[in-house]
Amino acid sequence: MNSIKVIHVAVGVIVRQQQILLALRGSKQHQGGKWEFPGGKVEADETAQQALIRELYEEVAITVTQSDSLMQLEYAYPEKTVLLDIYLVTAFDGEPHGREGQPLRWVDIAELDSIELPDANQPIVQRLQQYYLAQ
Ligand SMILES: Nc1nc2c([nH]c(=O)n2[C@@H]2O[C@H](COP(=O)(O)OP(=O)(O)OP(=O)(O)O)[C@@H](O)[C@H]2O)c(=O)[nH]1
Ligand SMILES: [Mg+2]
Repeated sequence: MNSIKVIHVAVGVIVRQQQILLALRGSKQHQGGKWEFPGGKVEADETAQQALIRELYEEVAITVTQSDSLMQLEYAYPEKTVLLDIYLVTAFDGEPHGREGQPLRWVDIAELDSIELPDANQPIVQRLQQYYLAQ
């Protein structure tokens, strides 16, 4: 039944010099017009980390060389429930660009809480700001 299906999503928090890469979701997509961490749905034949690597290559043209699990988050939107498998990407090859025409931007971690992200993402921002700005 649709109502109980949870969509498993691999999400990459790409970090470089205290900044995070964000991509703008298309206005017609779910949570459209908001800035997301690049990523996408985990397919049936892959692990979340494999999906992460595939999606980041497809969406922003980078080859991930180091990624570590940061947190998992389940969030119920009115129309669907997502399980976000969030990875910290700390090393990659290539210079990111939006392969699907989507605008990209690098944002200071301290500024993340002032940007409109998907509703599910707030705990990720909290965690990142604690992790990086606490020192
Ligand atoms: N990529 C990404 N998806 C997120 C984030 N936060 C969040 O709630 N989601 C939700 O996760 C779901 C799946 O992500 P997606 O639309 O990127 O999936 P995908 O790349 O496989 O795209 P497609 O199947 O629409 O072509 C969407 O409903 C989206 O709203 C985020 O930070 N990044
Ligand atoms: Mg995607």
